[in-house]
Amino acid sequence: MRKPVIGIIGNHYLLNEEYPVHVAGTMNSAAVAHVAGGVPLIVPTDPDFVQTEDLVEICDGFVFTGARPNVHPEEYGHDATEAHGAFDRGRDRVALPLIRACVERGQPILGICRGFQEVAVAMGCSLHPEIRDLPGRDNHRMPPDGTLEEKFEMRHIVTLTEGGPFQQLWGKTQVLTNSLHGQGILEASDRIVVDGVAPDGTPEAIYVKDAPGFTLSVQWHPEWQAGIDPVSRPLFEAFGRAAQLWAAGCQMARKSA
Ligand SMILES: N[C@@H](CCC(=O)NCCCC(=O)O)C(=O)O
Repeated sequence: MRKPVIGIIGNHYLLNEEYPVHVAGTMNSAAVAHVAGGVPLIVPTDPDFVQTEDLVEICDGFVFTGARPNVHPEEYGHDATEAHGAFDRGRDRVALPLIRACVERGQPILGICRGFQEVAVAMGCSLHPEIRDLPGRDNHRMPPDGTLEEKFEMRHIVTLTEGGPFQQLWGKTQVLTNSLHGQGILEASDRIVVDGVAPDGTPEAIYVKDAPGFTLSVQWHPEWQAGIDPVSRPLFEAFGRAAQLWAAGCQMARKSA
């Protein structure tokens, strides 16, 4: 049985502020290869290079990764303001239709931070550009300075819905997570189930209601120390099992064709 091929959604970036590249954090590839048991493939985020109908046939599942640029607010009917910061429209145009196709097909997806926000927007949610400005909310952004360990350190509890898929995955109703985001879900659509929240009420764990496949997505960064963290490891393992099942189903379909 071959390993599942996992598309890792990249980001458009200018190397040395002049050389266009498509990049993805190595931690994502490591978590896919060493914890989920998949073959990581970085997907260039430019709709001129890749199309949904090809990607869903080539990959068995997808990780929608974190990124500093934000989903463009016109994707959820809001006007862009200075608070929305930088955008990556190529990634918007690859990721959002790909998420919708995977949800419909039952193909496994795992959203992380920006990827969590993409899953939410693809399913009809809106975002707030700076949630710490909302009444009663905390600052969820990563520390502006310091080491990677300090930026990814555990920052808050996430309380999970009793009996929900996240609570069943970890066997508890509270987990400790890091936090490196400024945006967050403002209005959840009826397609999204908010299954975990931070102490200030910020949505932190979601899945797509009645979706046939794996759609667990988290606002924090489980790729950080995914091999040893007691919350991250089971999440990537569960995603890997779902992708392996998808790959097996594809192989059986080819054999019976
Ligand atoms: N841009 C979004 C998502 C944040 C995110 O994915 N952070 C990971 C990258 C951290 C960094 O390089 O800033 C938001 O701000 O909510």
